[in-house]
Amino acid sequence: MTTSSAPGKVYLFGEHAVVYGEPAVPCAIERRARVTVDRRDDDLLRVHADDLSLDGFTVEYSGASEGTPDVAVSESLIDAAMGYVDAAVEQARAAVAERRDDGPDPETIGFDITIESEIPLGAGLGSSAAVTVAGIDAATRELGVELSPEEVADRAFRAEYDVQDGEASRADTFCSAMGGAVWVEGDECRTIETPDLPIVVGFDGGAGDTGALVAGVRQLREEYGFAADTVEAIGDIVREGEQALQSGDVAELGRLMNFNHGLLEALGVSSRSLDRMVWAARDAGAEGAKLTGAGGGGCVVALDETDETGTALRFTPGCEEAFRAELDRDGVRAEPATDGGQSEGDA
Ligand SMILES: Nc1ncnc2c1ncn2[C@@H]1O[C@H](COP(=O)(O)OP(=O)(O)O)[C@@H](O)[C@H]1O
Ligand SMILES: C[C@@](O)(CCOP(=O)(O)O)CC(=O)O
Ligand SMILES: [Mg+2]
Repeated sequence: MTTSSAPGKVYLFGEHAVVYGEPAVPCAIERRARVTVDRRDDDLLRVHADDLSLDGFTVEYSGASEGTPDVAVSESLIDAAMGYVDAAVEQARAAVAERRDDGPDPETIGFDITIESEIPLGAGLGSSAAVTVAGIDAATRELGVELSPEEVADRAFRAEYDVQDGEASRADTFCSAMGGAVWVEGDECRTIETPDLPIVVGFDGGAGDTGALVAGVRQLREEYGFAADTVEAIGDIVREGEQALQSGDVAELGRLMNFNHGLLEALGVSSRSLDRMVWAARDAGAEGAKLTGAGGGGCVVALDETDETGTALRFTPGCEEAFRAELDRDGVRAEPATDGGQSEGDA
């Protein structure tokens, strides 16, 4: 039995535009997904994902090869929910096959998989990347293969790319695998040194559909030259922010985040509750605030050394939760094995 964990993230700058080769700076935060993988004697896949609640129901899913999941929901919904886990297993098997020419074909090895996550789903904190990264790391190690964090990042990107029908950048998966703050621009990915940042997150309890939101921006960008210019202008903000990041100039970072939110709003990926939380943070004295991730609902990120923003957010209608998020310098890591909440005979 092997357990790995990987962090979620916030975007200081650059989401959406990063899909078109502009730079972005996601930062890993101390909220993690843990994935426990246990090799089976057969080729079946069984997934326990207790945190996976979709529109009010919770799914306990027995893997693709085992047939029907034990909930009465449409198969397409289950596919959408479990896509990242299936894709992570596929990438892990491929990575092991690439390293080995002896032993059983990895395609014929099944797993019991348990996912425990502190990262809300579809809220812009990169739960999909954290689950995919931790899943690939745990499944490869379970089969005796150690991948570098960079290799895990690359495999996890391929998984997200497949699940999101080609609408994905390397940003979330690289950040989750490496930890800390990272710079991602097309295929160029590197970690960057940053001082600790006073990150505050507000969560409206909702979620956005990453694939649909990315597709919406793509369409706008194709339809209007000024939407394409807006995407490029987001890239300019990120380039402008590099200096402020290195020097830890929080006031300048905040100004640039405010600008970035305005452009994301123009691209149609904000929402009333995200805007409300952004304004509540600004009114409370935050240096800056913006939505994080795909948008549509979910989380905003603000910078504030004081507790004012957190307090104001907690009193903002539509804000379900506000918390300070420490930068997580660790990326994917092995965890001591637990039974992942599964007991004997549960599988
Ligand atoms: N705890 C979890 N258990 C199982 N799958 C998860 C879990 N957390 C996230 N996922 C997968 O990630 C998807 C959400 O990813 P996405 O829409 O990209 O939002 P985000 O990455 O911002 O959280 C879920 O629909 C599910 O497929
Ligand atoms: C919108 C996008 O830039 C970030 C999506 O982040 P999240 O899945 O909402 O956490 C898409 C991507 O980079 O793959
Ligand atoms: Mg995601």
